[in-house]
Amino acid sequence: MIMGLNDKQTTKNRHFVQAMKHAVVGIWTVIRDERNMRYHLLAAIVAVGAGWYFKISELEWLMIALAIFFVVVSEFANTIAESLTDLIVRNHYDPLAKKIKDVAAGSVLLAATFAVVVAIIIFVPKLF
Ligand SMILES: Nc1ncnc2c1ncn2[C@@H]1O[C@H](COP(=O)(O)OP(=O)(O)OP(=O)(O)O)[C@@H](O)[C@H]1O
Repeated sequence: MIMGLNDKQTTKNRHFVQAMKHAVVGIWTVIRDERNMRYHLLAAIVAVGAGWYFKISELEWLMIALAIFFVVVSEFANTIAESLTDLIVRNHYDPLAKKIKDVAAGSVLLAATFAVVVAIIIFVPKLF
């Protein structure tokens, strides 16, 4: 169990190491709770493997890295938006809650589309 997952701290972090531990817990929480995040990670591993296999250029690595981080950061923002919404409205239907969740999901879809386009541009010409 990663330290900090079950603590009840509500005060400011006392030092850098403590702040880092909470940040790592945050990353682990998204991987554990969000099924889509695990799919994104799997896709990232496949892309990095293909990059090695095809010996892609530095610029191509940069584009792959950008695409991966773009998707991961959008998934984090999506998780924050969903959690904040659920915290506020709980199980009540609210049109604003729907708007927030739909827009957050839309940002992940846009980022994932960008990643797929980057992958097609880089890898398809190498396959044929
Ligand atoms: N409280 C709510 N009020 C109105 N609409 C909601 C509410 N909660 C969810 N929805 C609608 O249901 C959809 C799915 O909600 P959910 O919380 O499961 O998000 P999700 O994007 O499917 O989650 P995940 O990213 O984990 O797959 C939202 O996109 C939204 O349209």
